[in-house]
Amino acid sequence: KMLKKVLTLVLVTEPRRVLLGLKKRGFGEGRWNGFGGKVEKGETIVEAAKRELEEECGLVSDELKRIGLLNFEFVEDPVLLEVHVFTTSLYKGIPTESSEMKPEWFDLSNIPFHQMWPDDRYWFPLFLKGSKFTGYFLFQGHNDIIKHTLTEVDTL
Ligand SMILES: Nc1nc(NC2CC2)cc(N2CCOCC2)n1
Repeated sequence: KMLKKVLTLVLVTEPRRVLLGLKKRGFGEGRWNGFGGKVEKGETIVEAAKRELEEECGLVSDELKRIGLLNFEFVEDPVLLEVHVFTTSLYKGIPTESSEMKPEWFDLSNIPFHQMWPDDRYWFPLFLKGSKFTGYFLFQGHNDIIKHTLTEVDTL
């Protein structure tokens, strides 16, 4: 049976900007992304999202809103990644570089898709217009999407 890894992703917004971090090592190294990672035993998914946000860029938020559920598979690897996507515009702290991430604000009209996971081109526009979404992406390697589905939903 397929191994499933549950992961989180948090996108912090201001009226005309989104905070992204440049991943400095590990999975997704060299790509800009929201903040997130693994869900540890004994914590809920939203607790994990809050923890990763603070660990990776020093921001604290108690108002993370669920906006998306994305499933990823790789043809060469029998693991399913289940990524729970959150957003917030209510947070405390100053974005601070960590061992994992170098944070920067991006204007919504200047998202660095060429330096992000390829799936972001598909679902980021839904996130930016305030939709909730579910999606599935089948990757070959880390750059090529062989198949995908993406649906806007009223409830996650
Ligand atoms: N934006 C984005 N796209 C992803 N695509 C899948 C790898 C092919 C994964 C991912 N994250 C996974 C790791 O935890 C943070 C979010 N974040």
